[in-house]
Amino acid sequence: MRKIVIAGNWKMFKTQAESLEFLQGFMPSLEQTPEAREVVLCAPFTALSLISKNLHGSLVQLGAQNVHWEEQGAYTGEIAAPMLTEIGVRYVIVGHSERRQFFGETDETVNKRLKAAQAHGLTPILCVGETKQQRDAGETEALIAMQLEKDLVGVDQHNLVIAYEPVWAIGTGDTCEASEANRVIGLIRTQLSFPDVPIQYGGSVKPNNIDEIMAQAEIDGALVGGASLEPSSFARIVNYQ
Ligand SMILES: O=C[C@H](O)COP(=O)(O)O
Repeated sequence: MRKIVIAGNWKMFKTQAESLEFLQGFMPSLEQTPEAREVVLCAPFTALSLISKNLHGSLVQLGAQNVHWEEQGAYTGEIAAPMLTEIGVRYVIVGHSERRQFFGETDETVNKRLKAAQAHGLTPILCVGETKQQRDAGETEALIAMQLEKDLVGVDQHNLVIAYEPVWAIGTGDTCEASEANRVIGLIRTQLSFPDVPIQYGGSVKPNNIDEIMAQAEIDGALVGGASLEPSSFARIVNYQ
């Protein structure tokens, strides 16, 4: 059976004080969460250590939003895998469209980050997905196939989560139809050598659409941006029906 992974991606939001406030509101709601559901908080680097100390053995796993492929070195502004694992980080988002769009992330650097993460025991959440322009041009399937082909060279698919995030649905409220997300995720699965890789949907996941999204046969979780910032909203999502 495939694992269910619901991850919150806080992006560049929340100070340490705001992170603690979130935990106070959010943690009690986990009493209703089935143990088989993996809940991940991908917080900014500055909040990770503090969150780690305040998880108190809960089932919540800690995630980062980027990782460099070298163990150390002169790479100003980057973060190394041992720095993350030392403070209890288990997951790391790699290749988010915001990294690809604003910070020059390429499939080649994505591939290096994935392999480095795995080499240090981190589980990468690889993001793939098409822009509006690519979708309108009928290029969705080919684009995703190419991303997967390049990103996954030499990557161990037994320690991997994939997030299908149509770029046009991110932060726009313009959610991809659940059935369409299910179709694309099904196609992604056909390209994998290990079919049980959990594949999430991401892009305007909200309390009012999570039930329909998670009812789809191919969808194994969600990567949640805006709606993961507020405790009751993220609680509703992780406790989907
Ligand atoms: O990583 C999360 C995605 O970019 C989705 O963000 P969103 O839920 O705010 O649309």
